[in-house]
Amino acid sequence: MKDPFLITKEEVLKFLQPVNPITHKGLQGHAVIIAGSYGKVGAAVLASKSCLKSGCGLVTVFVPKCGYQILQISIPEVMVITDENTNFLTSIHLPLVPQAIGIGPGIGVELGTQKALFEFLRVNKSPLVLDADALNIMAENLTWLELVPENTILTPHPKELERLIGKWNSESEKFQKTIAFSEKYKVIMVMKGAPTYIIIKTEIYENTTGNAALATAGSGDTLTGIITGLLAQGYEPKYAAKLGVFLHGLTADIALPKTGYESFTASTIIKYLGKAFLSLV
Ligand SMILES: NC(=O)C1=CN([C@@H]2O[C@H](COP(=O)(O)OP(=O)(O)OC[C@H]3O[C@@H](n4cnc5c(N)ncnc54)[C@H](OP(=O)(O)O)[C@@H]3O)[C@@H](O)[C@H]2O)[C@@H](O)CC1
Ligand SMILES: Nc1ncnc2c1ncn2[C@@H]1O[C@H](COP(=O)(O)OP(=O)(O)O)[C@@H](O)[C@H]1O
Ligand SMILES: [Mg+2]
Repeated sequence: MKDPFLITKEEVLKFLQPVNPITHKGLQGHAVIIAGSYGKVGAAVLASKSCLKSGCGLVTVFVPKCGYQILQISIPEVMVITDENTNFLTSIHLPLVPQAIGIGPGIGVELGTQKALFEFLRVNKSPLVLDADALNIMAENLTWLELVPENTILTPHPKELERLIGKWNSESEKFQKTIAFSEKYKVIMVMKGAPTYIIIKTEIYENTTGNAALATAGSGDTLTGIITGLLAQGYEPKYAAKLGVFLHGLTADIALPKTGYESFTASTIIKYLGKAFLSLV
């Protein structure tokens, strides 16, 4: 296994995009977050809020009907489109072509949702982030990965990774299998953990930010939102993935002295995103 490249502040500053003073929301990218099901609408809230707070100009969330009021009340800045079904997604139709889409947090694995995911992948051309239940569904249908745009970003935690690539007997075998997966399907693998690694074909990148405060419900949902927001702003997928994991971890490093490990939640990640961006410039 090759030595990993470290994702450091110095590294991300090489590709961090400056803010254009005469930009407007239409130029800042329109992202769509497809997330949530009954009891897991919170995943859609966390992902779409962090997407917006990563600098994206417009964010639309696609949720089952049960998520409508929750989203509109908890994040007025986000636009909401609902599925025809009440509790889980069954038919994903978007009245726009966004600059990036993040799909999966909290969507569940109902048969109707599986079919909706397949139909969505068949028609979608926008840059994509696949997380959580989108990965769990794809793990049972690996040929669907042939439908996704090249350099689609997958963000599995260790269990989701195992569902995708199968069991491993050693760390080095885990990397070998993930590299082979990235090469075969031409996708970027964000192997979440402590630390998080990003695999782009044979290249391995190791993140240098983050701590155990991130071991909290919804932490990954916010990462999906951040990476999707960066993609929508025009970052190439490899840079969106690297900057996303770096900023996500940085929120925990900055917040830790104020919150401690215990009271840090996924909402704290969102709260500290601004400070993480500011610490880069
Ligand atoms: N507020 C909301 O709406 C929220 C909604 N959410 C949504 O819920 C859905 C289910 O997601 P999920 O990840 O909880 O379930 P699942 O895929 O079965 O994985 C769990 C198992 O994986 C393992 N594991 C995980 N991390 C690991 C690690 N670092 N290192 C090692 N192992 C690790 C661990 O396995 P164990 O060690 O117990 O064998 C654990 O039991 C999904 O759609 C998500 O978006 C959540 O985001 C929460 C907030
Ligand atoms: N001990 C830890 N140190 C650093 N990062 C961690 C640690 N535990 C979890 N994380 C990070 O938190 C996130 C958890 O994602 P995930 O398991 O998908 O959460 P959820 O599905 O609840 O949103 C990942 O980005 C992971 O790297
Ligand atoms: Mg997750």
